[in-house]
Amino acid sequence: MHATIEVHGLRKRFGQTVALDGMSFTVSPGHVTGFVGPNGAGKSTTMRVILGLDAADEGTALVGGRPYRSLRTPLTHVGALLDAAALQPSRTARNHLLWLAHSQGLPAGRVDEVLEQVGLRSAARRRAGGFSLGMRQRLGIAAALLGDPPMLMLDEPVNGLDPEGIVWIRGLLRSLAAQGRAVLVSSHLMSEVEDTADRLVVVGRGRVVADTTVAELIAAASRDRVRLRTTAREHATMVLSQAGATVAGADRDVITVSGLAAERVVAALTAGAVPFSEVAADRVTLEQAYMELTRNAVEFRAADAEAGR
Ligand SMILES: Nc1ncnc2c1ncn2[C@@H]1O[C@H](COP(=O)(O)OP(=O)(O)OP(=O)(O)O)[C@@H](O)[C@H]1O
Repeated sequence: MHATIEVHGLRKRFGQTVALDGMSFTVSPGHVTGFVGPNGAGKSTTMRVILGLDAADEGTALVGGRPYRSLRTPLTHVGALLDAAALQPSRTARNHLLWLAHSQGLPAGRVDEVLEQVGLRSAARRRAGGFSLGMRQRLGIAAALLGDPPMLMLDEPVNGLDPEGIVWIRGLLRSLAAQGRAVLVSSHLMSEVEDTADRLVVVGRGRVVADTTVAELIAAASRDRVRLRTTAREHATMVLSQAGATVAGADRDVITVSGLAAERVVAALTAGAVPFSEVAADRVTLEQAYMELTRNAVEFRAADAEAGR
């Protein structure tokens, strides 16, 4: 079975709300794919559709080439963490996992292995109802790992983890991908996935707005933006505008030029005899690139909220 998650043309409405509006992407084996977008962008709904928990109005979702619902032992194909609070509070952590293992024909020994792997061995016989959010996340991850699946989907797994837990989960996700698994991890914060994910699927308003790598996203956002220092700001602005660039003032004698490659900026200023120094490509941060990409989605929601919709 090939370990690829494929989503194609998913559409889903909840009443008047369009949750998915043509969502399409692929999660490949051997990579951590970050699934990022603002609140309400459709990340959880997409994961629920992939797992057969919600039905899409249109489109297809396949895991290893098959619909999730057709799998006889799904935990051995896809491990998922959706809602860490969804467990039986009176059960101990170990019994929760034993019950899951039993339902999939998995040996009890596997339960102890995953409890060890997520750092819950000493809490194995405690009731899950008394667990902190971070411990529940670890238990949810243990459940996802139980069937040793080639595909993993984790919805906001960093939620509730302390700094040590965050470092731990980043290492875990990277090692799972290095073993050849396909790993999809969602967050509404770019900062939570940028150090872990090598691929990014950025979503807004129910569809993909960028399917890229971290490096490509930064490069695309900073393309043709140049910062330079000049003592003749007005003259520089006039010359560069005539050459087709858009000029913005950054500081007293620093300007940001967009829409013109750096060589052409230099050529235009030289031809116009404008004094300048310190020409540099303006590197945006990943967070800025992400904000830029998803701005429309956020504005849309803010406008909706103001209109009382
Ligand atoms: N069961 C439901 N009933 C009604 N609307 C829903 C339901 N589930 C999701 N929605 C709506 O669908 C849209 C997409 O929600 P979804 O939870 O998939 O987004 P998300 O990207 O996971 O956001 P978050 O980061 O807040 O979890 C939102 O407008 C949400 O309110």
